Amino acid sequence: MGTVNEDLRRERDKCTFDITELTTLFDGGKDKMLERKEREELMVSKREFEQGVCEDLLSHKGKYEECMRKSIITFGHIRQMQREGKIKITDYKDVLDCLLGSGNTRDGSPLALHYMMFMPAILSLATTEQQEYWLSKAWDCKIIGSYAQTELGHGTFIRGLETIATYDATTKEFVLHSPTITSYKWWPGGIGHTANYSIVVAQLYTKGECHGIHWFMVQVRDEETHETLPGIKLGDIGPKMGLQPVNNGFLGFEHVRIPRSHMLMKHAQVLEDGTYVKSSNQKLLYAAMVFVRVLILSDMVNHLSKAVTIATRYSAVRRQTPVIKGGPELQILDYATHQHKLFINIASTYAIRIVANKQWEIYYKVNDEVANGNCTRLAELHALACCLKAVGTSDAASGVERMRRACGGQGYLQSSYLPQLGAFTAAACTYEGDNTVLLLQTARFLVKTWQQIDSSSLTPTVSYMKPASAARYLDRWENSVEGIIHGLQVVAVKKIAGCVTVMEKRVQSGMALEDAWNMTSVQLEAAAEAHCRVILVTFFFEGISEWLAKASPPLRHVLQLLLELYAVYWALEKMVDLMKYTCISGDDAEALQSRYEQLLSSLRPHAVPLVDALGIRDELLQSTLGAYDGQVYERLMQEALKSPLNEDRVNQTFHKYLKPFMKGKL
Ligand SMILES: CCC/C=C/C(=O)SCCNC(=O)CCNC(=O)[C@H](O)C(C)(C)COP(=O)([O-])OP(=O)([O-])OC[C@H]1O[C@@H](n2cnc3c(N)ncnc32)[C@H](O)[C@@H]1OP(=O)([O-])[O-]
Ligand SMILES: Cc1cc2nc3c(=O)[nH]c(=O)nc-3n(C[C@H](O)[C@H](O)[C@H](O)COP(=O)(O)OP(=O)(O)OC[C@H]3O[C@@H](n4cnc5c(N)ncnc54)[C@H](O)[C@@H]3O)c2cc1C
Repeated sequence: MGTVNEDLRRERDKCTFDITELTTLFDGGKDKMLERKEREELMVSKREFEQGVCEDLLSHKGKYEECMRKSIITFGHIRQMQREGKIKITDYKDVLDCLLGSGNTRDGSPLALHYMMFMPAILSLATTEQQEYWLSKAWDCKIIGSYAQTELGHGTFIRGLETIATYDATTKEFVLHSPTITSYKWWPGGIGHTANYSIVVAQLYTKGECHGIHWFMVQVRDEETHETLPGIKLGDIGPKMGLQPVNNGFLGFEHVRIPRSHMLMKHAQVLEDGTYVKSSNQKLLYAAMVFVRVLILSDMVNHLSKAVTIATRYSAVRRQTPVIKGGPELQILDYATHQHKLFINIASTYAIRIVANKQWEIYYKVNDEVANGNCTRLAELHALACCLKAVGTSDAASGVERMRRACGGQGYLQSSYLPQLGAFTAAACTYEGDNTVLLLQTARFLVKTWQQIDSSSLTPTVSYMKPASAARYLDRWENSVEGIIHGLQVVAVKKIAGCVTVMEKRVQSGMALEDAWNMTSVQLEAAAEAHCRVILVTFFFEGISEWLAKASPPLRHVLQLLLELYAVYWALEKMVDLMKYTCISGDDAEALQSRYEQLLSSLRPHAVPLVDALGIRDELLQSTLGAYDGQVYERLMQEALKSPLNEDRVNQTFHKYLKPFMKGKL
């Protein structure tokens, strides 16, 4: 739009560190940063990118169609890079980073599930031969896939899914059937009108016996005409809170036959004669879900980065109320309450990026071990992925909502892009496992760990539990990042131990273990969250320490402030627990509060540079409030004028309804 808003310019003039240096760290190195920039440049320079209408103004159907058009540009680009050998299926995480970070639609893509779930599920669940066949087609987008697990009747309790796959040894086929309305698949992304294949989760029956849920490749539409195949019933499930173009749909089967080779048989097999060969470890069947939960944490960085960029830049431009009578109105960024809303979310963005990267490292390490037959850390990885998905999406969703409110009324406008970010993060709290349910999975692991603490060695992410339960840990408190980590560790351990004691008492008093678990589950959920807070602050601390070793002194100072703010914020948030379980005193707590307020002031001059360093281009930010030049008022007016309601000076409803009503004729 041209000139940069004066207030924003001043913020940038005061910057004390090299923004590119921080972007480089955030992106994971110079090469990765340049790669991202090059990719984005190519993407936005496509002429087709700029054409088209504003998605926000379209109908449900219109959004789908426009986003399909735009998605083909993004996905065509990814396919081109793959054909040129620039990205490989072995770097699948990079493919997804590229896709998630640089999407050009406002509200999601009908093709997202193809990359985010269909291909990962093939990678996790298909044999080498099956992968060779299906992946090459999927990778080249010769086929487009969905992932159909959830049913109308069951989302969480997947062992209760009702879709049936019965093996017929005479024809060497599976027969898929949806026996009830509740057995209809409900929610799969892209299944409505986009995908022609889907991975379907169904109860496997062979030789008259049920072997539980298994994964099948099913063709649902003709590859040429895209007509639904016989016996398949599918459609879109209608408008949602957000993610309209994702094309979530329903899917049912009437005795649909698929070849035996279409069962994904990496872990369990059905032989030609119908003999069932069990997986060496039944939990490996759930592998695809672990991958996607790990991926979701990375995705939260994209959404939160956008939200904090929008809100921080807007807060530098927006002025409201003079603090001294007759004086200038203050930039809202100067209000401490406003800094309290913003800065923790800027810190969270950096924290989640670092933690997500660390989680990927653990994921790949454990996966390598599993591939070599060592499943020792599988339970730990599952527990880690569950709690980080739950707490990461929940922090991102509340962070985005806080950023929306930080922008006052303008944040409620679709043109700000904050409502869409809110819908993305809200959905993530539910999909791939509802957050409560996932925290209870982590709690299950923590309880078991606690019960075996004296008899077995602890895996790395819970190794703090032993020292944190020792008496010497309890009688010291230190107001430092390390001190806060120790305190949070004690809280987590005490909470887990407390849950175990309460459950044991309930069982001793005659309650069934399942009922005792259910009755204690509010505490169990909180214990899992407390454990996750330990992981988040610890990983952030370790990751920032690595960054500090590479950073120049001015940047080092800002990174230290960011880490400390994150730790102190969570210590204050969890003060009741710290007071209950550690020896923190009232004076320590007051000193922490005072330090927090100092940290807000110290970070104030760095706020705009810290979000600039996230490196989001205007074309991808797509916000009237967050553009780099800060010309918010011009953009808001420009977008308002595009409203279709402004096409007529007098809307037809005036003559039809309003005038007769005002004249008392209606
Ligand atoms: C882009 C995104 C779009 C969205 C897509 C979707 O939403 S798609 C739809 C996404 N839908 C969902 O995400 C649905 C959410 N629901 C679920 O994932 C499952 O129903 C469940 C995990 C909640 C319970 O399952 P259950 O009743 O079968 O299990 P149980 O509790 O009886 O525990 C049995 C044992 O298995 C262990 N274990 C479990 N999972 C894993 C794992 N992944 N790995 C390793 N281990 C795992 C567990 O720890 C326990 O071990 P223990 O203690 O015996 O040694
Ligand atoms: C935008 C979006 C996209 C999706 N995409 C897909 C997709 O592509 N493919 C697919 O298969 N699915 C998809 N889903 C479905 C998603 O995975 C499920 O919605 C999710 O797993 C939760 O299941 P549910 O909706 O049946 O909720 P329910 O399981 O009915 O949960 C309802 C409430 O009950 C609580 N609850 C349930 N069980 C327990 C328990 N054991 N203990 C304590 N509390 C419990 C939950 O915490 C929750 O608050 C998508 C969902 C959304 C919103």
